[in-house]
Amino acid sequence: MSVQSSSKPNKVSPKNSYQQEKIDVVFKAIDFTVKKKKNQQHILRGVSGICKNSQVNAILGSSGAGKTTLLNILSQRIQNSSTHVLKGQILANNCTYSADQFTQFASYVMQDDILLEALTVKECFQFAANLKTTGTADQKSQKVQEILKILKLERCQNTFIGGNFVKGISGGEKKRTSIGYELISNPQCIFLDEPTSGLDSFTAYCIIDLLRRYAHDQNKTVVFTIHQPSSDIWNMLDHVMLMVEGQFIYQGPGGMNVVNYFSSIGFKCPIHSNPADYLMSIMSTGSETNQKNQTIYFQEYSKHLRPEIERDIKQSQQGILPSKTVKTSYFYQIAQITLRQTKILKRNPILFSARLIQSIVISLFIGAIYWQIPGPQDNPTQRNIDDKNGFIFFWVIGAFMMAIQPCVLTFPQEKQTFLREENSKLYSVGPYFIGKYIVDMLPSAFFPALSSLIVYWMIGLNTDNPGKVLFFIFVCAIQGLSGLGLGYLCGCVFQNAQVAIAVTPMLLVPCMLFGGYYKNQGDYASWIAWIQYLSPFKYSFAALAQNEYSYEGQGYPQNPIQQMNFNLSMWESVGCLIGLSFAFTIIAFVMLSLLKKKVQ
Ligand SMILES: Nc1ncnc2c1ncn2[C@@H]1O[C@H](COP(=O)(O)OP(=O)(O)OP(=O)(O)O)[C@@H](O)[C@H]1O
Repeated sequence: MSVQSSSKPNKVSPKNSYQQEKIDVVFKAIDFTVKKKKNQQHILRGVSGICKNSQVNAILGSSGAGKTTLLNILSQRIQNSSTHVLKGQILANNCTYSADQFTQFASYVMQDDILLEALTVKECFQFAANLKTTGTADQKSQKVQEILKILKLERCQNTFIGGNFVKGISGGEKKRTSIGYELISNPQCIFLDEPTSGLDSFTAYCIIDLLRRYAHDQNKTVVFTIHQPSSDIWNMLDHVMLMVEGQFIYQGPGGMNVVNYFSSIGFKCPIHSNPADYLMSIMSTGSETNQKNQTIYFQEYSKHLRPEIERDIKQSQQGILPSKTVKTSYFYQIAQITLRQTKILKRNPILFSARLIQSIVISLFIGAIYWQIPGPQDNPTQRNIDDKNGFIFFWVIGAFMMAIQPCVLTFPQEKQTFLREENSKLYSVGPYFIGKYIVDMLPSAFFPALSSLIVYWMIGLNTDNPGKVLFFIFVCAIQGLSGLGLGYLCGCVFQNAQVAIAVTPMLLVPCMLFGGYYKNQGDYASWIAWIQYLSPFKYSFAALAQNEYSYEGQGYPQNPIQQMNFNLSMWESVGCLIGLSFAFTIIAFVMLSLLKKKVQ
């Protein structure tokens, strides 16, 4: 038996009943194994249970017991694959549900706060409200205000979330923002992976209290994993699931019920001890005594608690699954993403102000180094031509780096937000990619163009006609876009910025060597010459050199174009550069589409 997918059509509620539906999430005989190269790890061993509506359901256990795995399975973030063997059945109100259906009645809050650092708390909520809720703009803004108030985030609503590049709100505020981001759509169920980790005890208490009120006052199903709750938090847990090595040792009502149960099987919690601490100590797999006692826990659970849970499962809420009522158009999604990316661009110094300064300073510096290289009218020597070639090749590398660098630095991180939001069905990959590209292409093309404009007359490049200048600027802008395309590709392929930064130069070195400057294009060995066609530098260098050295009147006596053996004309080179830039961008899009399937 494998985990049931929604092969039979589920009953779907009418739209207006979305808010009223109570949902019990039931899981039966969940067994999960990860196959590794040489062995396999049995993570969950046929566990069954129930997460009840209108209650706070907490999963506790020793480290590595399988809590997060269970939460991920319930939220359909783990599926069967060649390495993941998942068996059992997951039901919501006795209906099977797919990952897509999960997002229609539930939300998932990850352990890490994956938020965009350059947005304020309010902007973050507003974005979610715009894409996740219905109603007029005023109603959406009101919803945002309500959530800010409930989460006590009004004071910092206009502060940036913050991160590596921007200073921002505190850890507790970040956690509340992550929760608020999911609460905005008012889901019937909310799953949270360690919502209190890394927080002080009071902030942790406030968060659990908020979730408890959400469950009790609005009949919601709240499910979370938690490590070492304080005694105050412990008393707020309505339904507790204790897990050791992929099996339950307790499942049932929280508070004193758990303490009494363990006393009844011979494990008495010392007076004045926090019950959660005591239970964590007997669940820990580190001690030999605990390992021996595990047999008792499992036997007693099977004898006393499993029948009760099976009865609860039989009596669980039956009914219909709510259907999603909010579906925004592609155009609206693109507009929202474009607006958000514009804010990020303006506020992240790496993306805008640093690049502006860098463009101006580098242009002036390079202009001073290559100041007024003699042209055809000044009896140029071969050395002058070599200098000019050096400048052109350096310049196309610079235009490329100006675009790829910020992208490689920021995209791997931003990608995590994309994966989370796409998984919550806020938008699709296409609108996200288009919206992001629209915003990113402007600086990627603009800064190389601006630098080129500054440097052109300083170097003394070809001013035979205005077309020469425009062509130079145009090619540098396209070169910037090809850098952006490759930056997206590296950002998609590599997990984090550090890896991307380390690997990108390794990709660029062959591109440079086959760019036609360090070695003449006619001199590559035939078995390896094909690499030159993957090099954006080859095309941009060929285009700019031919633009520079072709004169209407008297040209260079040495005929540099012939010397360099270009095998493509000026416009053919531009065509290939545009094609390569498109190819990088489209491959990046395909990679991102494939990547979204790997959110777990
Ligand atoms: N996709 C996977 N591939 C390999 N091993 C995995 C995978 N998912 C989980 N595991 C392993 O399964 C075990 C349970 O992991 P899980 O994250 O569910 O534990 P946990 O109870 O949440 O632990 P903690 O409290 O320390 O976060 C761990 O040993 C983990 O290494």
